[in-house]
Amino acid sequence: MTGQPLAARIEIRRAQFTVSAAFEVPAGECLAVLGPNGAGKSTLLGALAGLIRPTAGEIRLGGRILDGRVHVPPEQRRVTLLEQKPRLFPHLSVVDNLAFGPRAQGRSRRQSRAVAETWLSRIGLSDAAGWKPHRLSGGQQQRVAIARALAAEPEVLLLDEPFAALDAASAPQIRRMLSDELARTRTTSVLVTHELADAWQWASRCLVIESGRVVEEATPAQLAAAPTHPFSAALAGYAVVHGVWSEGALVAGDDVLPAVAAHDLEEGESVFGIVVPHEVTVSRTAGAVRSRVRSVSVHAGRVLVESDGGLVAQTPVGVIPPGVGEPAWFTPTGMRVRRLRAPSETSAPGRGSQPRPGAEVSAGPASAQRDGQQDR
Ligand SMILES: Nc1ncnc2c1ncn2[C@@H]1O[C@H](COP(=O)(O)OP(=O)(O)OP(=O)(O)O)[C@@H](O)[C@H]1O
Repeated sequence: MTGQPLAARIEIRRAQFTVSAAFEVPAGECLAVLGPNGAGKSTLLGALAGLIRPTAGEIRLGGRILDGRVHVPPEQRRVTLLEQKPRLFPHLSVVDNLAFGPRAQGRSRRQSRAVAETWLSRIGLSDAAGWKPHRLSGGQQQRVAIARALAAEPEVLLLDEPFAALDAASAPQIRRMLSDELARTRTTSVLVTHELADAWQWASRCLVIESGRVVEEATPAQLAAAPTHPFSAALAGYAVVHGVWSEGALVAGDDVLPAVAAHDLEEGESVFGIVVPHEVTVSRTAGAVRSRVRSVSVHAGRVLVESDGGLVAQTPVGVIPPGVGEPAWFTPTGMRVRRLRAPSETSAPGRGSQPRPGAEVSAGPASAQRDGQQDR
């Protein structure tokens, strides 16, 4: 089964909360949706699945309109939602769970059973065909849930943190299985995740959402190399410092941090700075920011020292770092600073114009606007 291109420009209004987003996912590719808790990620997936009706705008799948002038109900969309919990039908056997999708699509009982058995063998659970789901482990249940989702041959698979409830032992195997199957079936997918590493492994593009708005759209590599939003920067492992731009430095409270502006900034503007540990030095005697050591840790042979203010320094090999609770000076040497944009002036595609019911989805990917907007 080959997936279809998915395009959406929608607004979903809920009690005291509105999600608006516009994006396109080419056929067979994956879009990662990232954002803090409560940002609206699941709401967006719910709309794509047809469970929540958008208040305005349009969702298109291939040549079909799913929402806009019409509302296609969930069971007729060929869009499947896979959540953290497997949600298998408890009263059906494992093989009948897998046969459910093909059967619902009108395949004969025998054909559906054959599809189900092929999937069972693919996920290594042929011996459990007649079992009820409760006899399976959590990881096995999630494997069946993935197989059940794909056995229905969806044109789009929506993945809402599908690995979050898995234990460390079964997660890598299930990630690999899902990744292999999505590639094999060329299914278009949308993955909600909190991990940039997942986005990097799966997705060709990322949408970062905060408070119901798209604040950044980029490839995983762009997000890691040059994030334009504090949340994206934190996801990518940068220390993020908020402050104002003054006389060529980032001023955060009483601290004046040496920094380089990533684009033109005005005096007194609200900004955020990003820096990685190897661009921060720590000293007992002198530096830019006096703080206290919150934690000391070792990652891949590198000693990382975190300040109370959130700066993380990497100490040179052979140097004994200040201990936890001790005062120390932290100096960022490679801090890059960007303007802090209000949510209303973010790179959300379509900003400035509210989507109308039945409005056309724009032809060009929202990402085309990225380079022009990020350095305003
Ligand atoms: N059924 C509902 N009715 C009204 N508001 C809701 C409903 N469900 C969620 N919300 C609100 O919508 C907002 C977005 O919730 P949503 O679950 O989409 O966020 P999320 O980004 O998926 O969060 P998380 O990462 O915690 O799962 C929240 O403020 C939430 O309180």
